[in-house]
Parts: sequence; C-alpha cells; structure tokens
Amino acid sequence: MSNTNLHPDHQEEQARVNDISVIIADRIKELEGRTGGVRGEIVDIRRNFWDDVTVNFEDSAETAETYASMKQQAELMSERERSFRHMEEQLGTLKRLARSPYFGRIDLVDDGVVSSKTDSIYLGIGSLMDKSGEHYLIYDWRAPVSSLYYDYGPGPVRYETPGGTVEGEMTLKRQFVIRNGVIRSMFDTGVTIGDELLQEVLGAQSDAQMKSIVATIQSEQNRIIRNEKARLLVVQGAAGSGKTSAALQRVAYLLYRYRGSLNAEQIVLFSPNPMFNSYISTVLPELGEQNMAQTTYQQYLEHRIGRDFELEDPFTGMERLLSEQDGEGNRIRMANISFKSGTSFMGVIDNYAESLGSSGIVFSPIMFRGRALISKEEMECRFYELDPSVSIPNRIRNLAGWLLKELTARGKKERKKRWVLDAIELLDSDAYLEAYQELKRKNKYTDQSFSDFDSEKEYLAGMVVQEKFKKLRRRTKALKFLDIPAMYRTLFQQESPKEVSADWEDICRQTLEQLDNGVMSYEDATPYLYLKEKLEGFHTNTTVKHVFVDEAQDYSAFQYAYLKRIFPNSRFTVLGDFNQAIFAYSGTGVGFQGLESLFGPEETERIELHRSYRSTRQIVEFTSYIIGAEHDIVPFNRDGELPSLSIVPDEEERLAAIREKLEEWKKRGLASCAVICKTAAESKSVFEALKPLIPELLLVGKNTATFEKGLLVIPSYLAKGVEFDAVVISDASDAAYSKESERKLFYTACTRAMHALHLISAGKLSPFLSTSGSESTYRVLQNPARKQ
Ligand SMILES: Nc1ncnc2c1ncn2[C@@H]1O[C@H](COP(=O)(O)OP(=O)(O)OP(=O)(O)O)[C@@H](O)[C@H]1O
Repeated sequence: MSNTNLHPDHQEEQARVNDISVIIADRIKELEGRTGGVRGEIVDIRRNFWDDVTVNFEDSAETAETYASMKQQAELMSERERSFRHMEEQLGTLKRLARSPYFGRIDLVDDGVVSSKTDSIYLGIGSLMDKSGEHYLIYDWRAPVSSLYYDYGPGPVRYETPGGTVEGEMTLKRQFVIRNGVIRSMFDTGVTIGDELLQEVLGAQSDAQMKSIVATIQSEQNRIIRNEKARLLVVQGAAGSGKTSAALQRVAYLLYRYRGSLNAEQIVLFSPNPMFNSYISTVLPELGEQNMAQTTYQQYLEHRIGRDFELEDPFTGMERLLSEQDGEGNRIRMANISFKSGTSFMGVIDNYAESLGSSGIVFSPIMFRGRALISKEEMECRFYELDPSVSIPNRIRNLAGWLLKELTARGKKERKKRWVLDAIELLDSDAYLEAYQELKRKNKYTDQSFSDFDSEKEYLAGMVVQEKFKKLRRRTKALKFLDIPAMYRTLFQQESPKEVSADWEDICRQTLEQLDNGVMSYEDATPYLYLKEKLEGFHTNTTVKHVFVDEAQDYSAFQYAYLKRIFPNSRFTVLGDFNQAIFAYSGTGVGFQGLESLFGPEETERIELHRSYRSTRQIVEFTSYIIGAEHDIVPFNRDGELPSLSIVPDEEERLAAIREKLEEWKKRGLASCAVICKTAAESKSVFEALKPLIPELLLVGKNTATFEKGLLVIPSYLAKGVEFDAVVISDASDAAYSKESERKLFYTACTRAMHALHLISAGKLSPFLSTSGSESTYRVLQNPARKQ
C-alpha cells in the first residue's frame, strides 16, 4: 500500500478528518443528550399512562371518551418511541462514521455550471451534513453521485439524478483507509478502484463473518447493486466473483433508495443453509441497515408441509446420491429427479388438478370416536354438486363452510349420547359454576329445580361436545378433510401422461415406494406443495417486494416457477454459478440458465461476472482448469503459493498428511482452515480419526447453525458460499471424484480456498486434475507428509 507520508496532500486531508471528527463527536454528544431526553419521556408516559387517561365506562359516551383518551396516549407513546428509534439509528451511523468517516473522494467539475467550481465529494457508509444543513460533508455511498466513484476513473463522467442526467469531469479519485480518526493510507487511483486497497482487503485473513465491500465495489458489481429496472436480475458469476457480496450491498442500496416505502421485512433472501445465514448476518448491520428476512428453501418447505410427511432435506438426497454406486436404481433416481425438476411436470400437475374439478378429489372423513361423523361420500357428493365453473379452491372453501355448519348440527345431536353424560359427571366444580353463572346471566334459571337441572345438563353437554369438536373445527378450517397425500399418490398411478418421460413407469414405482415409507423426497416436495395449493388456493405473499436467491444454480425450474407464483409482487435477484451446480435436482443449473422464460426477455436482465476475488491468482488458475474455464475466469492479481498435491500410499498416510498441513498452516497463523471431504460420512470418519490428535478440530454438519473460524472438517456441499484461509481436499483421488457429475462438486470445494490449497490423493488421481495445460498450475509434493 502506498506510503501516506509521501502523499503531498496527506496533512491537508488529515486536517479535514480532524475537523470532521470534531463535528461528529459534537453531533454524537448532542444526539445522546436528546436521546436521553426522549427515553425519559417514554418512561414517564409509560409510568403515568393510566394517570393521564380518564377512565369511565359508565355509559357509551363516557366509554368512547375513555377509548379516545387511551388512544391519544398510546399514539403519543408510539410517536416518541419512533423518534427514539430513529435517533438511535442516527447515533449508530455517527458512531460508525467516527471510526472511519469516509473511504473515498472524487473531485468533480460540473459541465453545466458556468463558474466550473470543483466539488469535492467524500464518500462514507452514511451521510453527514454541515451545520447549515445545506452541504454534505460526507455522502452516503448509495447517493446517486457516489455511483461515479465506482463506475469511473478520472475523465469525463455522467450520472443520473432524480432531476436528470448530469455531465462533468472527474479530476481526482482518491482512496483512504481511516481508522479511529487517523489516515492509515491514501492514494489516488485510476479506472479500477484501488487495486492496492483490494490487494490489502483480499490478502487479509478470512473472518467468521462476511465483510461489507463498499469501499472497493467494482463497477460490474455496482451494476448489480444499483439495478432498478429489471423485474428479474440474473447474475451468473464465477466462484468468488462477489455475488453474495453484491447481493447484500444491493439490499442496503434498495433500503436507502426506497427508504419510507421499503423496509427490511419486505426483502427475503433464500440462502443455501442455516450456517450461511450466520456467515452473512453482520454485513447489513455494519452498514447501518437491518437484516432482511432470511430463510432456506428447505425451511420454507418444512414450514408448509413438514407435518404431512417426513421431509427429506437436499443434503440427505445429495449424500445418498454421492454414496451410491452407479446402477439402474441410481439411473432411475436421476431420471426421477430430473423429471420432477422441470416445468413439464408442472403441466402434468395442472392437467391432473383440472381433472379433479370433475371427479377424483380424495376426501378424508371427519372421524369422531372411531366413526365417520361426516363421510367422504357426503363430502364428495356435496363438492361435485357445486357449480363446476367455480374454481376448485372456491368450491373447497364453500365445502369447508358447509362442513362447519354440519359440525354444529351434528354436535347438537351428539349431546344426547351416553359418552357425553358420562363426561358431564366427571366435570369439576368450576365447570358447574360456569354453567350456573352463564344460565343466570341469560336469565335461564327458573328456580324450579327440575328444569334448572335439565338446562344445566344441556349447557354442560354443549360444553363437553364443543370442547371435543374444537379440534375437528380447527382441522376443517385448515382444510384437513382433503387428502392431498392420497391425491399426490394417485398422480403416480395414472397412465403415462402424454410424452412426459420415457421413464414414467419407473418414476412412478420409485415415487410410490418412497411415499409408502412416509418419506417425501426433496424433489417431490415442491410439486406436492404446488398440487396442494392448486386445490386449496395459493399462499401468496404480497408484501414481499424483493426476493433474493443466492446459490441460484441449486434451484430447479419447477422451484423458480413456484417462487414466482408465491411472491407475485416481487422483483427477483438471483445469483448463481452454473459451474457450481452440484445438486442433481438443479438439473446442473438448467433452471438457473433458463430463467429468462420466467418473466420474458423484456423484464429480465443478465449480468455476468468473470473476475474472481476470493482466491489468489494461482488458486484461480488451478481451479479454472477443473471446469475448462481457464480462458473465462479472470483472477484478481493477488499472488500466493501454487496449490500443492500429496500423493500418499494409504489411508494412514492420508490422515498424517492432513494433520501435517493443518499444523503447518496454524503455525503460519492462518485462522480458518478447512478439510473438505466429499460426503458427510467421510467428514465424520476423518474428524474422528484426527480429533484425538487435534483437539480444537470442529466437525460441520447440515445442522451446524453458526460459522466459526478455526480448524474444521466439512462436507463439500455444505462449504458452498463460504470461504476459508486455507483448504485441504482430503481425497482428490479417482475414487472420490471421477464422474462428470462430480466435477462441479470438486470445483466448488477447491474454490473455497482464499490463500492456500492442498490436495491429497491415495491411489489414482482424479481425472479432473489432468487436463492438458493444468500441470503447471500445481506442484506435487514428492515426500508424503508422515513423520516417523
Ligand atoms: N469488490 C470487492 N471488494 C472487496 N472484496 C470483495 C469484492 N468482491 C468480492 N470480494 C470478496 O471476495 C470474496 C468472495 O465474495 P463472495 O462470497 O461474495 O463471492 P461469490 O461470487 O458469492 O462466491 P461463491 O459463488 O464462490 O460462493 C469475499 O471474501 C468478498 O469479500
């Protein structure tokens, strides 16, 4: 990094930082005072709430007045609370600015201004005005003018503002690293922002949490962050090209740009696994914004259908496929997965659902005390009597209304039954007291003991039946009288729907077997939900305005079509890399690549990122060969050691080599080192063998909720999206990675390394390492690591 002492403007810039620091400190002091005052007011309002409200319920006029006065007090309190929250947010931003007020400066000469005065624009993570409130001392990085910093180097520039296009000349572009009020470094840059600063940022060690990249956003990333036109923004980017980073800064940008009309709860991010959620959780708060809603697609499925079935998660399916040998069973399973991932299966379900409009809906009888209180036949009869031109969900709702009425009527009949009389006798005295009070309130007590006894019994019988029927009513309201699992099953007992799949019969057999075991495989879950919603009505979420899908290559075309349907008012930003499409159901990323058809080309924009920032140049060159993309992926120019490979004779040596590497890296001070194994089973066995020798070793599994630094063993498919200082690929042999379907998995695993990558192979080497030309991208360590 350039030496700041040499920069001629250093003193002047430091003086400005000092001035700004004083202003920020004053503002903080003043705001803290005001915040304290508002806090006190809130405490007072809460404490005196009832003193300040005139409570009188004597007549309707008094009651209305009481409510009005309560409402007024409540409004006053929530207004105070709102301004308190706002001040707290401002305070948070000021405190962050105090540590590092800005990271960039651009000098602009506006072409349209006669005097051609140069404006110096300083960029930080929040804005700061001068005392008059008329001039910006610091511009928020998301302000329109700040875009110039990311998109241009010195020279002619243009940018859009709400008032139109502004053209001008950038005469200076300067970067700063300021920590605790002191300029650590500053330098003037050309077109690309801060190769020097980027070098430093990327060369640093990884963290348990992802960092914000606002100081070094690259122009191609800026296009993603500030895109406002596309209904569907598709980002295809190489591993480590900053897709997740761009997505998170985009959320921050949108929250700024649409402040007032968009809040964090209206943005949803689908992420690959729960651990990833923890990994990215600090980026937005660091930028002074709240986190968006985060979920995994699996969590969503579980929430919607987890009670109907044991839902297989994608990782279990993955583990099964990776561990299985090639064979007919596996071939059918692949055909099954691929068929259910496509939208043609959606068409099959549409046709099936339509046919259910005239016959075939399977109802579950409403059972009570071992008998059908309302039979399937009754429901069927009632349903198919309804006007067939009305949609199925509306007819179902109508049927539910009828069933609820029937439950009331049949409940009344039930009151005379022996079991009710028996239950009344077992009631406690509170129930009797309640009956007495209720009858008295309704003036049904006659003081004639016989009829009083009868009314009481009748009342209690009503109570008993009502209590028992509660569950039936609840289930009816939840439309549980529809037997969706049976209908989904029937779908696979049909004659082959026209030209759907040559493997239809095999697919049916395999699916039925699985359903009979009570397991819903991952590839069935969305189609099942789709059928369910076709019949019950779609659970759409109209409040969400932006959906982000990270690791977008892992979603099937079917899942995308479904997501579009449940978020009808939303724009979509999907970010993925078809070279990392490792799940069979993603059809090697077909759903992702064919996304244009979702909204049509007019509403879709596609941006490609070819530059990779995560790893050293050597690692990027090595990994690019694995997928034959050596000419497509451009490494950021950061040097490191060549990836290395140990060829070892046996398992024992393999473990010794892993241990040796981890110890070497630990000594070098690399804080996060991962041993990436192909499967969870292999991870467990490596972990168990090494744990006694390396006590701090951690095992990451699909349920691991937080991402931690340290020495980890992790299965390849869970390492998606995250990164480590150094990575050992525990088994780079032909036995582990040789099938074409495993190439992307191998690539994904290797691309997790930032600074160092080591591979170990016992036995024949994976063919993915022997692409012609790739030999020079790694070095083979001749001596196995084992120490005697
Ligand atoms: N403009 C940038 N400035 C600084 N760091 C960056 C920039 N862009 C990306 N990075 C860094 O590069 C690394 C990879 O970024 P990120 O995880 O967002 O990439 P990705 O495309 O989502 O990767 P993958 O697909 O492999 O999961 C991160 O450490 C991130 O901080």
